[in-house]
Amino acid sequence: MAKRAILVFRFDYKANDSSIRELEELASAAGYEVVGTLIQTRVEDPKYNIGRGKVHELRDMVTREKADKVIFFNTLKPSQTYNLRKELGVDVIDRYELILEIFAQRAGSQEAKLQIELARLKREVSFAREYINLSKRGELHGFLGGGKYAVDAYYTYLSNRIALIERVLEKIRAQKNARWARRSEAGLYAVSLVGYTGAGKSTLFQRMTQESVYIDGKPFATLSTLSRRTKILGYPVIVTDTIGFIDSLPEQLIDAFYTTLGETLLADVVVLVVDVSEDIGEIKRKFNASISVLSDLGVPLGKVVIAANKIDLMEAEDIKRKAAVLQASGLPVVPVSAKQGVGLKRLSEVIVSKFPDKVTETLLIPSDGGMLEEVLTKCKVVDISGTWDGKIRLVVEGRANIIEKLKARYREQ
Ligand SMILES: Nc1nc2c(ncn2[C@@H]2O[C@H](COP(=O)(O)OP(=O)(O)OP(=O)(O)O)[C@@H](O)[C@H]2O)c(=O)[nH]1
Ligand SMILES: [Mg+2]
Repeated sequence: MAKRAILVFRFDYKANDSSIRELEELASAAGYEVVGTLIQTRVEDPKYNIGRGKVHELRDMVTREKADKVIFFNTLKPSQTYNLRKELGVDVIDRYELILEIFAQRAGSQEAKLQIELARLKREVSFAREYINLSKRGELHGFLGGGKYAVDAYYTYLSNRIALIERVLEKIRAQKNARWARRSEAGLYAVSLVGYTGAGKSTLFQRMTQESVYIDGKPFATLSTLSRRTKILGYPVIVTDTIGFIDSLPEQLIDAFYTTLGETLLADVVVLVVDVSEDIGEIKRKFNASISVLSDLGVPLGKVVIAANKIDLMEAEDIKRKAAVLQASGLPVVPVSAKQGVGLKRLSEVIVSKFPDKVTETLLIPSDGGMLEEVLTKCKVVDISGTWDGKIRLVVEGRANIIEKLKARYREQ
């Protein structure tokens, strides 16, 4: 049976509907049934985050609705969590921990599991720092037994464990990077699919690679990057599916997860998938959040193509209007339906038009010895014909450095 949760929002000025909707989606993605929502507009109360009067209201709601858990939209200090748990008699978590719960439920790869542990530990460290400060000021009020020495020992343990995990992750990433380098050595162009969670990246990835991947309607279906070889309009490419973006992701999570997006930097073309079936306000909010992640990662906007996805759910007029909104960013926009395979040819053309260092060359190769196969895996063959002396003449297109190497071996004499 689903656990029953109450959501709590404290806004400094005024309530924000999309924050409310997003926390609801996250809670249901983590498997909670939302049985109540409490909203307050006020400045932060140091002891409970929300005001004391609201805490009483919340306690009554917990009893009435038989809730198992209270989930705060706001980031809670450890002392606030402690005070709230004591006051409410049920578990209290915040948005950060909720996201970690989802990640933990979905982590398949060793890399994702380690990233989650790293994010947990980093948060624990910031808590341990607060404990240390409180204990120095003599304000611990018993919410961590054992006192200052225990906290110090714990802090040391955390630091060592973090260092260990970072080393292991470093190794895993070095292997991934080496694999990546080998592939680009082989002449493959790299295309990364990025975008807000739920935009349809994995669905598009599946379309482009014929590879079945985990897809569902809930946030963070994909947690670690996945790369596959395929061809786009004849060009050999490596396509990468990535973790979804989300608004105001806590810093420690960015550290732990967005490093997996590092490969995006190496990509030749970045396809930003946007769900345009939503209303314009949401489209803009998620688009801006995505652009800001890309610029944090250092991805040049010149590499970016927008795939305006889910047009199968929309009227023609609506598609035009929303495409125009995205076009205002100056980036190329291609309307698509990843689900139904609409618009993919146009998308492919725009992607290919952005491939750097593209050259065309004529090669003359012997018709035996498997050379044709090698050439086919490294570049696009535009034209093929035989010669009077039994060789094969190929007109090829591909990355300059690769073509140069092939040319040195198979130049038309
Ligand atoms: N109608 C419609 N639904 C789509 C389309 N593309 C994806 N979806 C649906 O949108 C939901 C999310 O799709 P995913 O491909 O998992 O999205 P994602 O961007 O990989 O999501 P994360 O991995 O969570 O970041 C699923 O329910 C898909 O079936 C589309 O073109 N049309
Ligand atoms: Mg996905």
